[in-house]
Amino acid sequence: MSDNGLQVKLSFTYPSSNYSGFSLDLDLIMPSRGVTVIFGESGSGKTSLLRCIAGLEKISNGQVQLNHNTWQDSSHFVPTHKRKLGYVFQETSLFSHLTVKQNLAYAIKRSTEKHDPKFLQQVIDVLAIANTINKYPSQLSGGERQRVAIARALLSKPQILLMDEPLASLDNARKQQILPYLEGLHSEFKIPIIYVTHSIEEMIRLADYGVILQAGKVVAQGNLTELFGNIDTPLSLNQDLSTVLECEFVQLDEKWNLTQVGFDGGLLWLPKLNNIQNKKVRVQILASDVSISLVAPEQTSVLNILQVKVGQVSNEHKLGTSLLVLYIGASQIVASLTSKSLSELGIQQGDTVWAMIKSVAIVR
Ligand SMILES: Nc1ncnc2c1ncn2[C@@H]1O[C@H](COP(=O)(O)OP(=O)(O)OP(=O)(O)O)[C@@H](O)[C@H]1O
Repeated sequence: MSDNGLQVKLSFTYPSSNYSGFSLDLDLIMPSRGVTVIFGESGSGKTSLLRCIAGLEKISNGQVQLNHNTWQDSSHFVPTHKRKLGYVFQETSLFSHLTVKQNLAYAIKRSTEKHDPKFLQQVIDVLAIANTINKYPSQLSGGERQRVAIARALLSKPQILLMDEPLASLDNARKQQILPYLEGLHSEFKIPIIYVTHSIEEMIRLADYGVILQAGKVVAQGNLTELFGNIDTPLSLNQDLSTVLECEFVQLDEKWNLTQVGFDGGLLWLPKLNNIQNKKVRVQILASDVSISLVAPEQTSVLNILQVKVGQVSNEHKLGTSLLVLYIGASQIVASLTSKSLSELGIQQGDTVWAMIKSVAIVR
């Protein structure tokens, strides 16, 4: 039987004695591989959802099922310690009186599977914690502590890893250090990861699939190109809109220090990048970095110019600014322009225009 991912169909309300009245009401299937990011504003129910999946809260209706194993439905409830899951919290919960080695040994002992020294070494290598092994948690940096906490969760051999804002307590420099390790997790360990965050940056870097929660309900879900290419996605509310594209390495231009990558709609030049030959990369294009020309631009300094078809037009998305969805191949790019330019150029849905992309950033 093939894995069918994590299926969560639930209604849940905090007991009225807690005065919250907050409810979750959702029906979701999350992929059995890769990182699913649950994104939403503070109070949207992200942690509550993880707690329901983990069995730390009992749902009142529905079911939680991982790869055909039912963890909860109307007739039974599997307690948290019998669900094969790893849970990494915002603040680490390492045992302070044990060394890193002893903390890891504790997780190995708890696992029902036979100890595999090769797996232990793989986890230590991927998370780069070899030099912390004989230290106590109080002797580690915040980033090291979180990496050890992730290692400990993995060593219990979970079938799913739940991560609740694991970077929230770290400063930006530490976040930047730890993100590459998190990116490595889904390719090294073939288990689904459910990752809660309210950081767009973390979502863009880590997600293979995204779910957006608002007030306890799912308001959008899909891969990042779908989520970011849709200007109605509530992601756009408080931030600069952008497009995320999955690309492949095409060539290096040593003379001009540039790298060319391709996506299913065309080619893009980026500043020269090392170590991406023959690799997949994910790039981000801010909507404000895309301008429009009605004719093929000539004699311009912009390197990335793509012929596109105008899709949805959102007039006055924000005061004075309008948005366009531009179709190219199977992808779409979002552009923001002043409503004045939109009106003066007379751009309409269905027009063929040229998108001039001023800047393309690599995100992973
Ligand atoms: N134990 C509880 N009892 C009653 N209400 C609760 C409890 N825990 C959370 N809530 C309420 O449920 C709502 C959702 O909280 P939750 O922690 O799931 O949100 P979140 O999206 O994870 O937020 P954040 O990003 O701030 O962590 C909030 O309104 C919160 O006050």
